[in-house]
Amino acid sequence: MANSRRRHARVARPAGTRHRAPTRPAEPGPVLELDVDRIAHGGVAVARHEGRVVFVADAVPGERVRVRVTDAGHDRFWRADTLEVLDASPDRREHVWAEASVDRAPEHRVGGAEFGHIAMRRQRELKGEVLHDALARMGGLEREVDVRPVDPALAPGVDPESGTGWRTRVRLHVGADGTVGPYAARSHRIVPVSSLPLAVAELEAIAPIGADGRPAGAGTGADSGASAIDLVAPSTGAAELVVRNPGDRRRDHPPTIVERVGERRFTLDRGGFWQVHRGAAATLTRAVQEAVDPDRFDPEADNQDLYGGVGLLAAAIGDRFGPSTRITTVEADARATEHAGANLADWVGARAVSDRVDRYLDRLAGAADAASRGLRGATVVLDPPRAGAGRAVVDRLAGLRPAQVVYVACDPVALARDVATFREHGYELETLDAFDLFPNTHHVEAVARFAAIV
Ligand SMILES: C[S@@+](CC[C@H](N)C(=O)[O-])C[C@H]1O[C@@H](n2cnc3c(N)ncnc32)[C@H](O)[C@@H]1O
Repeated sequence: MANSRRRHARVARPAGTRHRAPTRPAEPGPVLELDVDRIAHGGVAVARHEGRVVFVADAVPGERVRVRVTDAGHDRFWRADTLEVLDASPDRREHVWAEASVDRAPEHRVGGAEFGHIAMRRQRELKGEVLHDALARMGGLEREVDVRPVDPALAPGVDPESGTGWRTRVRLHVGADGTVGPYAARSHRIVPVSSLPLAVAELEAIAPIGADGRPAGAGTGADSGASAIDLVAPSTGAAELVVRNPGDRRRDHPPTIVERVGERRFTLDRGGFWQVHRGAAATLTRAVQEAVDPDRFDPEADNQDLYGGVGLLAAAIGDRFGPSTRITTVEADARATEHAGANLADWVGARAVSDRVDRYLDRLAGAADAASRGLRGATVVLDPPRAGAGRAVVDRLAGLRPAQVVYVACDPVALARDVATFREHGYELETLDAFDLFPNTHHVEAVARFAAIV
């Protein structure tokens, strides 16, 4: 290890040019020098100190770093911030967002770009390692996972080399003193910024940030009691800036936008859910189409798109298997369901239902009788929020015995936990693909296929 560290230091930067951060004032935790050996879920690296695990922010596996402990409140692990990189990994690079760099004091580092100091290839390897470890630990499976970059043809304007220019949604927070910016890492402290490198160019252009990080642009709401500013860049139409006030109520008819994926158009509320990376919707459309096993697909079965949003993945299935395919898209948000119904209206076999997935599956189970096939023979697309589907949903779904489930997951640990539950029900993980839909962050998107083997 000592040799490899020395080699890293030589390759990474000339002698005497260490990354330095100003010492953090009045922090309670001790300062330690640690060797970091691997990455953990959540984008932090893992080191050990006197037998205890220390989760270290802003380090790269293989490095020796000086850290300050920020949270010593747990018996089994501590948390720490990197203050100085003593022996740099060859995978360390200049941070893509200067305001998130280890050169700044930890409390002034902006959040949301916790891998921005790591070479792109290595970021993807680390995400693959996290998926592999989660599946091994919680899912009982050994799988090597190759995390793929977004195909540049699906994401015009995004820079694949630096992993910048991809975010089509950004929330900036507004402080009581008018400060505008993202939150600092792991906190609700607002950090003024002079750039938003992860955002698409249209959003950087309208963002109310000044060259000195102070609010810029009249009428942004930064001086009028606003609590947040949302920046939205749909794939059709102009980018928009939306000021949020603390008392804002949800409107009956909020403004809508139109997103385009290939030849298809999807209308949704301007503040509604849509995949954030410029190329994500097209990437997932293709990935879901490829993940479905055509030999197990029955267009007449009661196919499902659960957690369907405005119908993106139901459309992916319809476009692959034809407009007479039957599919029901199920979504808890009534407005999104309304849009899904309209977005899929040209397709006779599609319907949109507004319900919670667990309740909907209970109703299906209740209705299944000798005259109904239930979900037998069906293909189910499952795209839950970050927490995953969870046992309650997987138990119900597997009990209805669909032929195959294509699971779109944005959290490796939630996926691994649900893998274990599917396996208890006799469903095996057949295929697993992963995509770097969140470059320069620790997040990764996976698309898995399960099929009933017993
Ligand atoms: C990750 S998004 C996926 C949306 C859609 N598949 C897409 O790719 O655009 C998850 C969706 O699940 C919805 N949702 C969250 N909890 C739900 C629940 N318990 N039942 C049904 N839908 C839910 C959210 O409103 C959101 O639209």
